Amino acid sequence: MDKVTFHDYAALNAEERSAILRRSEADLSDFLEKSKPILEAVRTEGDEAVARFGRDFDKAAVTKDTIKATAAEFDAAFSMVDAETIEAIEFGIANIRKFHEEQAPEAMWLKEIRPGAFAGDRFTPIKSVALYVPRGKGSFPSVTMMTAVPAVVAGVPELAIVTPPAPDGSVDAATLVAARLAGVDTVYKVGGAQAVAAVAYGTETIKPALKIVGPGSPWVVAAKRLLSGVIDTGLPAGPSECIVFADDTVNGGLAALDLLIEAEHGPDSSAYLVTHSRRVVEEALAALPDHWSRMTEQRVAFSKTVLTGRSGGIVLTSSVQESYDFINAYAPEHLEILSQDPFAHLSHITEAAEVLMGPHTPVSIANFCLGPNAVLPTSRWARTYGPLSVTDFVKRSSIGYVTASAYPEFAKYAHRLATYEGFSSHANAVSPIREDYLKMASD
Ligand SMILES: NC(=O)c1ccc[n+]([C@@H]2O[C@H](COP(=O)([O-])OP(=O)(O)OC[C@H]3O[C@@H](n4cnc5c(N)ncnc54)[C@H](O)[C@@H]3O)[C@@H](O)[C@H]2O)c1
Ligand SMILES: N[C@H](CO)Cc1c[nH]c[nH+]1
Ligand SMILES: [Zn+2]
Repeated sequence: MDKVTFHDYAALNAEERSAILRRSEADLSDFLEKSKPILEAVRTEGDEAVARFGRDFDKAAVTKDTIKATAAEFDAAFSMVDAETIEAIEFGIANIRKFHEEQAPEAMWLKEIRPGAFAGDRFTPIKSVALYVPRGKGSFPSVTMMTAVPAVVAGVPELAIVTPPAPDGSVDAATLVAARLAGVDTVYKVGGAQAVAAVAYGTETIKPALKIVGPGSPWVVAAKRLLSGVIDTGLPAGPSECIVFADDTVNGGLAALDLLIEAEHGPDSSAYLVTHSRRVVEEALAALPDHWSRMTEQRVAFSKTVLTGRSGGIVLTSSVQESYDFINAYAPEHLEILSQDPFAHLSHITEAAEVLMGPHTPVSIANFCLGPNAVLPTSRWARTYGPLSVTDFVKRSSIGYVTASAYPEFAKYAHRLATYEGFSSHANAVSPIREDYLKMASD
């Protein structure tokens, strides 16, 4: 059997421990270098470059005139996707919408900070956002749902999906179905670095957007990084990753089953089983061949690359506390807590973008249809970013309102601080000069 990477955590030195934390995204230098001319070509040549890169990188029959999916293509998609898949998309959208409606902030709040002085926040939709839906090592109607639903709940008026075309020049049919059912009717057939450039700069066909969200391959991650001064690139979401944490109350075969979920995304994914139970490790190793025998050849190859390489495998700790410490240091995108009592572990884990509780909540359910967003920060960004949410599609303005009765006290203190900081106009604006003008207005 292929040798699954195994770490006896207590025996590792500091350097070996930090090597396990490393993700494939850590070194993007090659992608950054190769993306630069792609971005520049899209900026200067527009649609011409978009179509050319579609032919070069996606081997797709796309021309300048077919970059935008037509209404007829949307209609046709509904007859191409089977009824059960459409029903699953509807089920997912309903749950994702419910979750994000609950999450949406109040349009405005205003509180009396001092008698007669009010302050709060107002949230308004971002005017235009592009949604990146990957298509390379899979097609992703689920990413369409996860990006489109919160954007629609937030009320973004201009939404467009960018997604790589298939060799026949088509958009994945289920992606079109999910887009329309979620409320997005603009889809451009462009992927990779060129998609990020197209929505950052705009082309003859593609409208520029203020922000782009959505996960992608290192090409997408690299382009976002290079264009972060031109377009808001949102939370960093690269190759999928997961920790399956198991205590000694579950079967290791179940842990192995779930370990393969995110390990099968691609050779650049990361996936670890973390446990302090040697029994769980032995059961997991024994179960893997059986699980592999039920997977497609491509997914077996991807997951074997991950689990036998440097970004996946098994971490055996010496205690449950050591498992918590490793998980918090790793800061995974997805974390499963496989335990009969998952809530006993929850408070010990603070650095994970998504925590899925107990043996009935595998990553697959959350990836597709539970409700919380499955577009999540990768590469340890869970230490500062959260999942994609409605708040990614709105911006916040502060609102302040000082009444005449509250003004004198605020003016006194503002004047003092303005004087200290050396800003004479700031001070004048809250001096008796203002009161003279206010009197004139009311005379
Ligand atoms: N973090 C999340 O929330 C999340 C969710 C879903 C998927 N993902 C991840 O997103 C990624 C999707 O990757 P993917 O490859 O399937 O789709 P993708 O659409 O991100 O990348 C494919 C595109 O990359 C470009 N490309 C490929 N080879 C190229 C080359 N040699 N030169 C220039 N450009 C090239 C092409 O334009 C192609 O269309 C996976 O790593 C998956 O794990 C992450
Ligand atoms: N695992 C991805 C997020 O990291 C989401 C997804 C969609 N389809 C399959 N998986
Ligand atoms: Zn997944």
